[in-house]
Amino acid sequence: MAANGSNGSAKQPPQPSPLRFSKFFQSNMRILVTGGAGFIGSHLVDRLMENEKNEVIVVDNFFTGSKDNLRKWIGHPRFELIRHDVTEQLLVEVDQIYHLACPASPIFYKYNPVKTIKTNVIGTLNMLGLAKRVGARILLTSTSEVYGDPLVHPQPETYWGNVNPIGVRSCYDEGKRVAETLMFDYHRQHGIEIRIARIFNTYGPRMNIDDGRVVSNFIAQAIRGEPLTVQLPGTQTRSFCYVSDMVDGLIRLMEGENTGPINIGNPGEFTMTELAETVKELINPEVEIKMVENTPDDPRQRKPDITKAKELLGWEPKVKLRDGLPLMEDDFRLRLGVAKKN
Ligand SMILES: NC(=O)c1ccc[n+]([C@@H]2O[C@H](COP(=O)([O-])OP(=O)(O)OC[C@H]3O[C@@H](n4cnc5c(N)ncnc54)[C@H](O)[C@@H]3O)[C@@H](O)[C@H]2O)c1
Ligand SMILES: O=C(O)[C@H]1O[C@H](OP(=O)(O)OP(=O)(O)OC[C@H]2O[C@@H](n3ccc(=O)[nH]c3=O)[C@H](O)[C@@H]2O)[C@H](O)[C@@H](O)[C@@H]1O
Repeated sequence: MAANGSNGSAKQPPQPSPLRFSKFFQSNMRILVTGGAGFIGSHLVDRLMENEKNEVIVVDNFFTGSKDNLRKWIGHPRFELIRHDVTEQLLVEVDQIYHLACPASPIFYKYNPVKTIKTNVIGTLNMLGLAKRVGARILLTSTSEVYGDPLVHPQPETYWGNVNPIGVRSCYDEGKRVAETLMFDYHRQHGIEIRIARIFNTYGPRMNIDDGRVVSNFIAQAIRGEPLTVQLPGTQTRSFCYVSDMVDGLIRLMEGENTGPINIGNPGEFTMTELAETVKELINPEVEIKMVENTPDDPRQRKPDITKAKELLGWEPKVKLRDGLPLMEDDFRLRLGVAKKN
């Protein structure tokens, strides 16, 4: 039974399929990744597929993800891709579920807020129902946005947050908070083995080029020679984690004995003006930095307290922002067809 302080489960987990313990299935972990065609999901799939004992099933509705992110695995005998919306019931036989399906960029999650809520609430309910039926362990990718516009800095997992329940970001923030609640209720009521990661801003190759998130925006703008759009006031902070570190943290959480929630993020904190200056210096010193209007309820500061991840998972990020940005630049240049000037 996973360790979890005061929130311990009342029940033993449901029995997994007897086949999991048979000779054949011991050498084959069947892993479902929802949202596996997206940015973090596709990197997670790459890492899971490296282990020859894993069979990976991705379900995705391709709202923000793409088959292209998974092209090297399509047709592989240990890989399966299903077009499916997690708001609908799913019947598959699996041992682990990484539940990532949900648009992550504010532009996309605000595009159809009711659908975003349904994805977080009904989608998580469906995946928990699946976990219960087949006795699978399930990991939810929650978010630092559960802390809202935090009044405690940096944010530890014990902080309950400062979230606007009726704002334009609420479909995502409150949706993820309900998803966390559902995870713990299924854990206490039905003994489901749960894991919750609170992910802080993550960046890296394969982010959508016109995604709207700040790192992808600035890199695409710098490569195209367009002004870097810093949203006012520019003093708001974020802490950016490179995607390979994130995937490492998620797998450690899944494989470990703790339910979480556990913050996974890089504590290096930057203002948006500092980020723009860094991108300008590294990618295109000629580009202009332009201040533009912001959107409502933008959190003013964000930095993870990762004490728990260090102690319980033996995890901390390795890639510094200045090392991660050039890796992302290479991928964006390739996709935009703009070579680096010598
Ligand atoms: N990237 C970050 O900085 C960050 C930070 C905090 C939390 N997260 C969480 O991590 C997860 C992955 O984020 P990402 O950055 O890879 O985003 P992404 O948008 O690239 O990936 C999300 C994937 O989910 C799919 N999807 C969306 N709604 C779906 C539905 N109803 N049914 C099936 N598939 C659906 C999308 O098509 C996409 O492939 C999300 O749950 C997000 O909330 C990400
Ligand atoms: O890490 C998290 O928990 C959350 O972080 C992001 O949400 P946000 O931090 O608002 O992400 P961005 O849209 O990248 O914005 C970051 C900051 O950059 C600013 N920004 C954004 C875009 C831009 O062109 N310029 C700019 O200055 C925004 O005002 C904001 O202050 C993600 O997109 C969420 O999915 C995720 O859950």
